[in-house]
Amino acid sequence: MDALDQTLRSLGLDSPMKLKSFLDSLPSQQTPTLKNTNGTTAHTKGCAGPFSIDQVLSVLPKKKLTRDDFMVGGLKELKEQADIEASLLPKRVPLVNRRDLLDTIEATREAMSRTTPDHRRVVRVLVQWPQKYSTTSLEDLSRIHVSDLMVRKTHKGNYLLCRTICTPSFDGGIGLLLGIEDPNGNPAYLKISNHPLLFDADDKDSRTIFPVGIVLALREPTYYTNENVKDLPFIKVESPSDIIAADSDASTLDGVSWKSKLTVQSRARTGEAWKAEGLKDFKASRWFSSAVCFTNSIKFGFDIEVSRLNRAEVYLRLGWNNSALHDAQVALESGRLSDELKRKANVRKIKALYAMGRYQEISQMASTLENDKIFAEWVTRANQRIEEQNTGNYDWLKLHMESKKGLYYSPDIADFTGPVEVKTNAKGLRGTFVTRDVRAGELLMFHKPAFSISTSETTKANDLGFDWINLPALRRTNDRDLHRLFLKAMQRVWDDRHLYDTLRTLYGGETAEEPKAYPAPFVVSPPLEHSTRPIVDIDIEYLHGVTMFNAFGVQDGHALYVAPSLMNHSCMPNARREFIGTAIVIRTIQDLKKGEEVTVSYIDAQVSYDERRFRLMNSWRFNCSCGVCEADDEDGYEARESRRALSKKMDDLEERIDMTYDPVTAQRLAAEAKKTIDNMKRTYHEEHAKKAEGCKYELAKPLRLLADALGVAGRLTSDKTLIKQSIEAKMQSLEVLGLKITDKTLTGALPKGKIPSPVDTSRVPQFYDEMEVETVLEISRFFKELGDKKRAKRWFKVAAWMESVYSGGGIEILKVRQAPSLGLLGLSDLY
Ligand SMILES: C[S@@+](CC[C@H](N)C(=O)[O-])C[C@H]1O[C@@H](n2cnc3c(N)ncnc32)[C@H](O)[C@@H]1O
Repeated sequence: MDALDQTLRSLGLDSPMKLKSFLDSLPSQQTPTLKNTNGTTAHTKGCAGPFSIDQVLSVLPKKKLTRDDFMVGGLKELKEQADIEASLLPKRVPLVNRRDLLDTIEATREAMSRTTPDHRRVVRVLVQWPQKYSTTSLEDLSRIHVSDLMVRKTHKGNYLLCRTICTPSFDGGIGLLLGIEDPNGNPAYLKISNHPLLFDADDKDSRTIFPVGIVLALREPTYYTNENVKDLPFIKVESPSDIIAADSDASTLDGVSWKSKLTVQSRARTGEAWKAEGLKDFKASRWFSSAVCFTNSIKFGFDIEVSRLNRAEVYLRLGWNNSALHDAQVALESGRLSDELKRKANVRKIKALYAMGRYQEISQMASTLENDKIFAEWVTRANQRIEEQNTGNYDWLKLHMESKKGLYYSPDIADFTGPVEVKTNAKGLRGTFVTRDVRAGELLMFHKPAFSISTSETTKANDLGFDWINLPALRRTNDRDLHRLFLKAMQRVWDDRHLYDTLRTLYGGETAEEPKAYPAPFVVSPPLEHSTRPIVDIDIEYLHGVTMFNAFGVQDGHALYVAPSLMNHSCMPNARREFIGTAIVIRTIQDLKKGEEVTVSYIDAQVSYDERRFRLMNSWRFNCSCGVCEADDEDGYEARESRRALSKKMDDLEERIDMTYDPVTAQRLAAEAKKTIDNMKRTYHEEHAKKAEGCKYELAKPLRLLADALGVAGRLTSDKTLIKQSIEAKMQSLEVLGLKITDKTLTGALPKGKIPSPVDTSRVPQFYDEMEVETVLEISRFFKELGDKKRAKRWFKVAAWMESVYSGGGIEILKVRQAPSLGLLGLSDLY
């Protein structure tokens, strides 16, 4: 660490904050460079900010990086501080002054309301060490009072009964800040973090959810002192499932009398008024508080069926499908619905089942539904989904075309999982394996996200900037979108025990508990008893970890997928991920034998070894030991450094080659490129190709540039030799990405009749960005220009084969995805 500190300092990354801002600018989720069907590059976070990865790499120590190297940005200090805190004995502190507390909360609200979107509040979400959340039911806990609280203590076996004494404020320090009192009238601060209403709710929602006077039971509360203001102790609730809002008739309130006088501020006092408030919130897209209002109108017994149906609709918006289904079902079973309401209830029931992927149940409902166009449409859709689930057949062309229409496209598909299973590999690492021999291009998975967020989706007033620190996982990030994804996870598990159990099977970081066995047995969740109370006890630390280690960057957003998260990384992967809107497609890019592990690349593996290991350790805390990494490692640091310098030199040539229209300059640049490439080749040791199965990724781009320069010179002078040299360089650029070319001939007669492909079709090049298929198309074009139509056709077929391995489609998809190149290259007579 000292060596790292020193070297970074010499670069100007002299303060932890500067380095932190650099580290934060790196991708913290799986963001490979992806070419979307519309030709744009899917969300890839480069190194924004003042430092380039080159700068940092050039000063990183030559040793392999370890987790400790990433305890920067104050993380180490925070961890030390937390450890000291944890080692100190709990102590009693004076009670807080009620007037001071009310003033402080009011001042916080004031300060918060002054911030504008341009001046984002920085919210520090700090998961403390050690993490707490309660799993004991209220009935098994005994009541304590504020005067019993001791700081630095989690009050195991106890709950604190309290009520709020002022409206909550969003708090720059944590999330939500409330003032509470116990029945004796003793006040305390209550801080609530990680609450799903932080996702898209604002002050108005928070006042509905935590109105003044609402009685709360806080399970096994923890009392802290404030880091900065030592005499300001507060109860901190990390997991909102620890808060139980007590109904006024709850048994917890038996015999409770409140010493202080408090006017309970309720938005409404009658069922009718609650329903009206619910509708108002619904119209304003305030789903959470709208749900609370309808719950209250149901409790008051007002227009119960309609209130239930309204709540079902709100629950659908919140993704609380279990509870939406339950509400619709209960309303239907009441026998009191008019025909129109019955129709509405059935539509909501179908929508809930559909959102949960329970297509079979919709299909089974068909006979019970009256003849109605809408029902018929839903049943048809459900039957299509069942067909997809069973066969893995999709209309790929339609999907690719639709995904071009706009950002954040969510395809209407059923998830498909192909011939794979989850097992532990020989190194003891859990991963995904094929259950039979598969061919390159086979579909392994096509999945919608379990949940996702759109980056451009605007939040309401509570648009938090933040510094997200998870001490147990030793991770720190200021990626607000990742935090929003996490809050979305909170929102989704609120009502879905099966999703929660499933997320607990995913990897949550080294310091989190072991993941549970995958897959989690299916359980039907009970419905929410109250909208403010989740049906599961939420392990916040685990959910943080799952989000941090498994989130994917997708076009215009972030997403979390379940089965696709169980694949390990390799820099020479045998499968590839692609996104169609928010859905993920995983296909093999090589033939695989039954029992082989499926690997994907988490990063753009064409970058240098040192950059790869930096990114993998920074984001996922592991060192890759694939063949390419081993071979690159054995080349030695000096060789890799000179390779990196040479490849930079080639980058500098790129613009000049692109801008060249005269043959003499083009030939000169080609000679320069060739010399640099020869020098680069010398940086690989003899055994490299064997270990890395021919892969020398960093040579791919330089070889393409050389081919471009030769191609320009050849075409401008009609020099066939130069064109052939260009074809050779293009072929080599594919070979260093793993393609095996079996026929490299440039001239001569080809045998008559059906001739085999000039490439080994058990494996496509390792990566698919704009260039691989295009390079093959260019080879085809050059053969055509040389008058060799047979070879041109043959290589065109290679391009079509490659594209179908990558995308699962035939020539029609090639035409969509390679439209720009096909147009430019004039190859239309070949297909
Ligand atoms: C998205 S998970 C992959 C599945 C994971 N192995 C599991 O059991 O859930 C990512 C984590 O898997 C581990 N991992 C993935 N690829 C690895 C590799 N090539 N070598 C070592 N660990 C790897 C790392 O701990 C990483 O943070």
